[in-house]
Amino acid sequence: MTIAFKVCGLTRPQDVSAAVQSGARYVGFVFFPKSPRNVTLEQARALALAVPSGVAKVALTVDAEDADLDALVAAVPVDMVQLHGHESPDRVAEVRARYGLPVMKALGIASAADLARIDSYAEVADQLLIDAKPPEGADLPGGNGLAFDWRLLAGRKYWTKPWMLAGGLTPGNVAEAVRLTGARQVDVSSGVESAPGLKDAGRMAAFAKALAPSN
Ligand SMILES: O=C(O)c1ccccc1NCC(=O)[C@H](O)[C@H](O)COP(=O)(O)O
Repeated sequence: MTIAFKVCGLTRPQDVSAAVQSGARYVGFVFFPKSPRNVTLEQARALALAVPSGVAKVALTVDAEDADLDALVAAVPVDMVQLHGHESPDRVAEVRARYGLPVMKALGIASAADLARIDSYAEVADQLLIDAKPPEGADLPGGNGLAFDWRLLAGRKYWTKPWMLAGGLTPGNVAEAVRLTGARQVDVSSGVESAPGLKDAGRMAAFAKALAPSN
């Protein structure tokens, strides 16, 4: 079975090119000023224009206002919006309707109790991103390189929408994460970086190799 993957937090043209070369089906751009992976609209536009068709360009935002999303969508040719803050199901539906773009809602998991709210998002989002919950007081709501206990997903009935597994995935652990959770899509950021915001071509290739069916 082929496992699709997304490389999130790309900031440089050479990283976009290496991500595409490694076989990424999605590339993510972070619009969150506090992040070391933050890109301006101008940077993101240039990066997005270099992405070939067939690879989805995902705009990651955190509790963004309409005005910011309006500017983003007008400037950057994106294929999907990832909502990575505290957006409610109603807000997910609103963003989806306003821009006519598919929306992926990120949901942080730390314990079994966190799984309960996912169903209400599955009703309104196009995809779900099941990520580790950020630690208390963390500067970033995602991209912290932390995994959650994948056994929480083992053997469970999944949601009605496609979903991606995220959080602390690396070339060394992604095969085990997929085996335990049954994920068919995964998302990675820190685990393929040489430093925050700088992707590493070798690590992206190793990540793809770890997901290859023959591996
Ligand atoms: O990556 C960031 O800097 C970031 C900032 C604000 C919100 C979310 C952010 N990243 C979220 C992602 O999509 C990551 O790929 C996902 O959380 C997994 O990250 P990692 O554990 O570093 O692989």
